Amino acid sequence: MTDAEERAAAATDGEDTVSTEPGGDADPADASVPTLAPVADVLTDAADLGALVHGSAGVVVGLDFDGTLAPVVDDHAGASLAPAVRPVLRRLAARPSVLVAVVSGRALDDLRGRVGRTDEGVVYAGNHGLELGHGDETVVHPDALRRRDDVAGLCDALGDRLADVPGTAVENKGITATVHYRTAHSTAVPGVIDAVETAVADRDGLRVTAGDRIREIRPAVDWDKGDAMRLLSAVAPDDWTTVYVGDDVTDEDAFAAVQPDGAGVHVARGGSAVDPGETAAAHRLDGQSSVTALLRWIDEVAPRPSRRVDWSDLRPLDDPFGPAGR
Ligand SMILES: O=P(O)(O)OC[C@H]1O[C@H](O[C@H]2O[C@H](CO)[C@@H](O)[C@H](O)[C@H]2O)[C@H](O)[C@@H](O)[C@@H]1O
Repeated sequence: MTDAEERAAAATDGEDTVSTEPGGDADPADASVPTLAPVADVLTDAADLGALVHGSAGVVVGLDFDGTLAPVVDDHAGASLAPAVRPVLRRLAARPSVLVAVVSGRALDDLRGRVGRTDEGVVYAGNHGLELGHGDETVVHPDALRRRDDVAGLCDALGDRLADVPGTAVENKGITATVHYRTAHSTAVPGVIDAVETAVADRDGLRVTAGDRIREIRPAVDWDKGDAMRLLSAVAPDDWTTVYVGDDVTDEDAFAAVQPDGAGVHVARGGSAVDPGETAAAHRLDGQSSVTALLRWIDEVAPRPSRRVDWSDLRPLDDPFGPAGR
């Protein structure tokens, strides 16, 4: 979808319901929401989320990638941003009252490449927040960097070990790695998981975590998507709120981090590792195909800024991991 088509779609979506500019010159404490129609059928407790966003001076929007911005596919290398998402993401990122954060288990460079053109209003958190990027700047958790060679060695060893197991793949992400088994035969899966756990058990400073048809090898560093979201919420002005949208196990850390002051939105999916009934998120979206509607709605509901925020100066990102990372 082109930018022009996207603008037309957004206008059509909102024309029956939005009669005032959200925020505008109005008192930000006025939490009445102009419209629920675009998300009423796909999002639980939409009125609460709308009131939170509309009643704040601005919003940090944290977005997971796989299963949220991109549909899940069998081949991890083939995942791509849903076409309709790109223009609304760009529009949100250009809003002075919105900071977009793309937060993923993917490596930062991979993530940047898949999201496309970067903007001043977009922060990237790759490798579960161990790599942070804004503009041309990148900062990596120093303790994680120290494990890079160990991760590479494990990728080689597991690549050899699983070479004859159809449907498996080893994704080396630099400071972390993913072992995929989405298309492996179900009888092979326990052996794959055991191979990963056994290989990591022999190495200090690494740990195994679970995800959607994957096991991940991560440095034993106390830092996850929740820490990344806490950091970004702290960067924003005090009168802003934070919304985080995600579908997988690792997104639960981010939901816990942003709530209760902000809000989590769990994206439901059949076969997901997180059941909609089990998520910590306060809101549930009915599926990845509704993410575009959610983002368009946030764009409508988000306040017009009372002041401009200069994202070119995200000073806390100069030293995000602090002394603990030394
Ligand atoms: O935090 P995310 O952005 O959700 O990234 C988590 C992992 O995503 C990728 O794997 C997942 O998506 C693949 C493509 O749809 C799918 O084939 C796989 O089964 C999913 O687990 C990525 O390849 C991993 O490295 C990320 O950690």
